[in-house]
Amino acid sequence: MIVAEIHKKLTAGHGQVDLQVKLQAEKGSITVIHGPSGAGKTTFLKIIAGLTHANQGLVVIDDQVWLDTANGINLLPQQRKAGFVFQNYALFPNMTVRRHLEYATSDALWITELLKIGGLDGLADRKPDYLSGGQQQRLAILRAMANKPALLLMDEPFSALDAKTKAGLLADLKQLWDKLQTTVIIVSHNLQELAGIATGELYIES
Ligand SMILES: Nc1ncnc2c1ncn2[C@@H]1O[C@H](COP(=O)(O)OP(=O)(O)OP(=O)(O)O)[C@@H](O)[C@H]1O
Repeated sequence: MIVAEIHKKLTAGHGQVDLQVKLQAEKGSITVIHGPSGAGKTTFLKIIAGLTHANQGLVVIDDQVWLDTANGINLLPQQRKAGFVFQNYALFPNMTVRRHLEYATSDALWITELLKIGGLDGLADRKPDYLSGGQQQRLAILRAMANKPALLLMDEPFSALDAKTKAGLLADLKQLWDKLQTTVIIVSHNLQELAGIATGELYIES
């Protein structure tokens, strides 16, 4: 179960705007967040992960309080351990595909399974510069899953993938999320790509 209620003052081009978002979702659910560009979708994910400050906020995951501004609670990102797929992937240029995963988990069998799910098993010794955009994006997704996070936050995670690759990957990820009971929040401009997979949606207005 996740409860996230946040308020943040955003600096938009013409001054300040208030971002106010409330989300409540069951454990193992898959929520799609959509809304216009600049509305604050990325900011909302970053506040949940502890990467951005909120003016007011309550974030509770599986009964663990990550943020409660009213009571002065604000866990560090490394204490929250949310999986995060960034829009720009945020890969390490000097690490191979395999090292990216080893950085997050020491379970060799699990790494092998992840590489297979992402179709990167033949590319494990490559560094990001030698991967296509879609391969880099898949690595970012695998890395975010590597420590089996209770909460997975994904920011436009499928934007670089063709329809067929995306469908195959999503089917495998869905199985994994069900098995691990991962709670997933996905920012996506394309609601259709998640039809049949998403269990809920949230619209963030600008
Ligand atoms: N730390 C911050 N403090 C205040 N305002 C911010 C901060 N980070 C971003 N903003 C502003 O908040 C607004 C929302 O940005 P954000 O990246 O969250 O939007 P988004 O909905 O994810 O957009 P897109 O769909 O284009 O990626 C922008 O106007 C941005 O300038």
